[in-house]
Amino acid sequence: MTKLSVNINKIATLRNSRGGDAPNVVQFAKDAQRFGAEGITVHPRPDERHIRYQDVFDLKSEVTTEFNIEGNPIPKFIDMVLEVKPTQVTLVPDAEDAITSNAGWDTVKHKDFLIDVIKEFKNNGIRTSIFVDPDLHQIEGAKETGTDRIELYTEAYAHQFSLGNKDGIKPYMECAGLANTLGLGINAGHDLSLDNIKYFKENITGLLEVSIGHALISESLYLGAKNVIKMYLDKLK
Ligand SMILES: CC(=O)[C@@H](O)[C@H](O)COP(=O)(O)O
Ligand SMILES: NCC(=O)COP(=O)(O)O
Repeated sequence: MTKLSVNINKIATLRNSRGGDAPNVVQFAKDAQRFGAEGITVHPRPDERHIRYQDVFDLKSEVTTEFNIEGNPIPKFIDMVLEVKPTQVTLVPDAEDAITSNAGWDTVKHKDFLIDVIKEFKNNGIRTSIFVDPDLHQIEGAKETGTDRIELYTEAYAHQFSLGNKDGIKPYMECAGLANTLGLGINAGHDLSLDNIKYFKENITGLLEVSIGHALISESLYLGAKNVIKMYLDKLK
């Protein structure tokens, strides 16, 4: 079974554009769960341009499904995750000025750093996942860090799919095969959408969770969040 975790960053982006509290991020998370979302994902960035650290604290008691906090493990982020104690932390190597995530970890180069950070989270009962490109060396490196899961960075797949090239799935299938052999859990995310999710799910064995934000919120403008979440759940069956 593949769980749908709804990334609510874009709800915060919309709220912040006006300076008030509409739409309310906590209310949207509650409604998304009521509509069937099996997890809520947030990705606070250092500039807090969308989800703010305070939002993450406010969401703590309202997320009754799986709470997934993503981000670059700078000291402030580590402290916040240890205090909130979500179900899962996903480590993403974001540059401070990145518009959105644009690369996975170099798990070989940063092995020692990742081992230390992952150990701390796991000692506190928080499941770990690390964001990686679909590259076999990076999957092998991820195994060495002690992480529970990887999150496959799906931007390249989504781009190729939009061009009509279904072979873009191949590196992901190979990486998933290796991850399954190594005993690493598999998550995926970035630019997944109603168009491309079904083919991804059908071809990736052992896909545990997808986190979807930008497309899901965009699609909801036309179809409504309740309908869209149901459509994703149907495609992930
Ligand atoms: C790791 C990942 O792919 C997502 O968290 C994505 O980067 C969303 O972040 P933004 O909402 O800042 O684009
Ligand atoms: N981890 C990926 C995520 O949370 C959502 O990414 P996107 O759907 O906003 O591209």
